[in-house]
Amino acid sequence: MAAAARINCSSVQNTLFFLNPLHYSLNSKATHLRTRLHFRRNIPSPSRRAVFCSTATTNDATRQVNEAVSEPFVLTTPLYYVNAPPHMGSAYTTIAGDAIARFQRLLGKKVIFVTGTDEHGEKIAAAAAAAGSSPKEHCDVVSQAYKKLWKDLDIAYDKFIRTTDPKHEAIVKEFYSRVHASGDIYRADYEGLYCVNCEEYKDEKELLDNNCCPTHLKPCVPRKEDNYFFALSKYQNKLEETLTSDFVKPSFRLNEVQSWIKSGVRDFSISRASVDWGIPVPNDSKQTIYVWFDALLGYISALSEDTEELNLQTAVSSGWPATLHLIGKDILRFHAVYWPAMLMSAGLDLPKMVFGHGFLTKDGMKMGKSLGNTIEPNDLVGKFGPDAVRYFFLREVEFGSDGDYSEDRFISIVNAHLANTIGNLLNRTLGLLKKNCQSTLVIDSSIAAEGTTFKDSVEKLVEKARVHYENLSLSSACEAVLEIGNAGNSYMDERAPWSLFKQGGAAAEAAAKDLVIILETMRIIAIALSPVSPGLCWRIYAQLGFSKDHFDASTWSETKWGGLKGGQVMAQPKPVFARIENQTEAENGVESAKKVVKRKEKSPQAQRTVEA
Ligand SMILES: Nc1ncnc2c1ncn2[C@@H]1O[C@H](COP(=O)(O)OP(=O)(O)OP(=O)(O)O)[C@@H](O)[C@H]1O
Repeated sequence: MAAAARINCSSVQNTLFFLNPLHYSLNSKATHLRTRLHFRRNIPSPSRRAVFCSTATTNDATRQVNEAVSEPFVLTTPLYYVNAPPHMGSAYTTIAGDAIARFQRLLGKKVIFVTGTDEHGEKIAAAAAAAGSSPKEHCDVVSQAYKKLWKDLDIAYDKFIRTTDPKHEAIVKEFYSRVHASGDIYRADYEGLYCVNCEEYKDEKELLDNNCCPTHLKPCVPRKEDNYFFALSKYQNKLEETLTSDFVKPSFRLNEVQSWIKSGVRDFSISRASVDWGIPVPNDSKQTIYVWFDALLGYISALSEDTEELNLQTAVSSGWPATLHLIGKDILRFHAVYWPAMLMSAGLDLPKMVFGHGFLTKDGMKMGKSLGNTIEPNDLVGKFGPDAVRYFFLREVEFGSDGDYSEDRFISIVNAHLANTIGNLLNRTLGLLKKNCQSTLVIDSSIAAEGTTFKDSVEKLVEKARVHYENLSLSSACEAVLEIGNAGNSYMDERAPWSLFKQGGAAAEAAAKDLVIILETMRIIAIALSPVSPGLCWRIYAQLGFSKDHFDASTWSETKWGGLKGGQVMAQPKPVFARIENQTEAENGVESAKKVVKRKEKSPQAQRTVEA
């Protein structure tokens, strides 16, 4: 390998990180991608009513897959490798998937949200041995840790597949036999450099010094094996035809995939002679099926119902093809190249879209289990709660790009957006309503807003949020909802209902209407933000006097203005999101309090801090 093509492992840590290098030949430098960071309801599907009519533009990323309302929206996260417990990176994909799933349920779609754990392979066997347990015991423990984290993060998945489930094994074997029958599996010797952490043979020219894997910064080891191969090269032309801008998102990742394919795809080995912890190859018990060939099939085996006859056909008829595979960009090649070719070989439909999001990074490097540079999600959830964690990562990291975590930034964002813009607006409005109207709405919100342009502005912002959700622009969707909150705060400040109440008579009547308008705005925010922070949104809904059943059955169509009716009794004001104090703020607390009092004397805006 030319020295110029080599990159020093340690210098890369602070400067660049790379996509997993390709197994087959490609121009690695041209395809390496580094996007700099700019910083930045467990509801069963059938309970939602199919009442939403999509008016999405032709650019909407999911429009084509939303057209047939009767088709389920099948969304998958990667099946996470149980070599170690989950970290914030694994949580990130799952939170994003959950927000998309919740949004689709709000639209009235039947959603099948699939997640799970990938449990076979050399790395798992090694991790189990290091922990002094059997592979199965190890997988049981780590898989459980994923389930627990998803519960703590309010992840409402529909299917959780473990690749050690017997039903999965049966489906993998049947699929393997189909591919074999298509003439796409042959036996050959293979010699190359293997990254155990990627569970993948590497092309030497993509490696760093000392044959280091650029993702895991550990040397790859020479391996020689007699393996079964999948004839990927047969699918070169079909892959070129298939991989369009509808299939791979964001669009810049499509370019990456297309350039891999144009550089020529090579057959890859789909069995291991040296790995015991795996599904045996049919008719050759000396080899196990390659962990990636096995794991990708989890997306199909997850769909099979326990009550059904167990085979590939019944699993496929339960929802395949997937509407959307949500993955990190590290595993794009497996999903956008290997997987479609495997499905073509088995005569099955391809998923409709693969979305490769960016990395959460720490000091510029991908956060990962193998590198051990992870943020512990359980700590974050324990400290700040699921709503804040979900909101921060979806709002702060543009979906598709990379993002770094900083606690100061976290606290400042969730305090400003969730505690102040949303929580404080609700709390002070309910406080005024309690003081002046016995916590009861005086009029329907539709009548209260007659003759104002405010309602139209809110409806426009809601529509903006919807389009962003449809396009998987989750950060922009959060931003549009926050704009509704900002509009509500401005309305409150301009109208100053607290002083209108003091004037009495017609002014007080107008103030009572203003409160209805703000509370209607809060109701709309609670639906529009519920895919992102469902717990917080339920607390808002509860404060508005609604039941949990009502909240759980709500649909996107209810973001239309006019849901609150005169006579509805609101709950007692109670903060829905507790402001997080960080150390610096605590130290400056006395000073800040003094400033707030001074501002109150000067500006009408300051009223909002103290009025409620
Ligand atoms: N730093 C990260 N940022 C965003 N997503 C991540 C990150 N790390 C993992 N993921 C998610 O998990 C998937 C990979 O799952 P895996 O179980 O292999 O985790 P990993 O921590 O990357 O493992 P390893 O470090 O051993 O390669 C990614 O495709 C992505 O969906």
